[in-house]
Amino acid sequence: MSAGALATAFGYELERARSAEHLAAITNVKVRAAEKGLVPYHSARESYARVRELLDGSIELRHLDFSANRIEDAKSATPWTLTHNTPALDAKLVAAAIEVRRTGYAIVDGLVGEPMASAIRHALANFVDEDEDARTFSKGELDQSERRILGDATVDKIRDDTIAWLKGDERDMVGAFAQFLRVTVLRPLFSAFATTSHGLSSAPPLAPVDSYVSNAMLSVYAPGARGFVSHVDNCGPDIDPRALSVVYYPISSTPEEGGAMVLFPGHETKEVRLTPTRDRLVLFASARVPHAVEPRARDASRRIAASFWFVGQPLAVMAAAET
Ligand SMILES: O=C(O)CCC(=O)C(=O)O
Ligand SMILES: [Fe+2]
Repeated sequence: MSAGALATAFGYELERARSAEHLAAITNVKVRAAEKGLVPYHSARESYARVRELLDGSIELRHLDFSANRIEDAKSATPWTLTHNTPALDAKLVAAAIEVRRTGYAIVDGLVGEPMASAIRHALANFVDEDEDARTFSKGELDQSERRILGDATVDKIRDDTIAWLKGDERDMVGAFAQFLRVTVLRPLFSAFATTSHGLSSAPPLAPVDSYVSNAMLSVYAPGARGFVSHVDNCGPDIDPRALSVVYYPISSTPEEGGAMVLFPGHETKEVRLTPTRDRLVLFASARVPHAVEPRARDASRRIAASFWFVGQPLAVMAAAET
């Protein structure tokens, strides 16, 4: 049974609980299942919080301690702790949202910090080792719709990665990492973009956490890969709801290894070259910032990145409005 189906089954049971004891018991089993990676952590956390409020101390629930301080090494980092919002993480993301509003893009270094970053790097690298040749990975494709290519339009429209879509129920830390991108990263961004929004519409620019059905994309560029031609992620407001692109890099590269992502936040006037850097998150307005991946050197290691797209209204950017 998939994690999603199991979470639905728990929801069904919780709705029909006949007594407070029953409610507590189901909640405890659901939390246990989440700790084992069987149901999405965020779903278990939400029901835990709601049930605890309902019971109001009348029955003790399983004791939970999300304290990030207790994670001392990569081994003690669990999927459950990865998907926990901390004030430090939220502060970095709120600052990034303000920066995206100002310039169109933002860079967050040391996103989750050690040892969590190690745990993610190991999990993603193992996943790629085991599954890169399997059916989960396929060749990345350019969108069918016309992309706004910068520079010489006669240059080959290249995209040379292999990709896997992460659903959130993959074993180990991989599924939790997808949930982390989709839910934990969105929570502070959602409020930050809603409060920094000065548009005419009163609707928050990003869709809320529970509206995401799309998945995180894991992409791998092999040594010698030719990169990804400059493009804009959002192919047009009528057909593409993507508002904010986020890319996480689990592994660092040297500049000589190639594979930098180049952002063009001012289109032809500004170029930002970003070498993949461990535990770095790059965020940019999907409809406004063209970007490319440069070719990877033949003697380089493979390049791994994970992308997620938050949907919503096209984000207004102060700097872009001036150009
Ligand atoms: O991997 C990266 O750095 C960016 C990838 C990208 O632009 C995309 O997949 O749309
Ligand atoms: Fe892109």
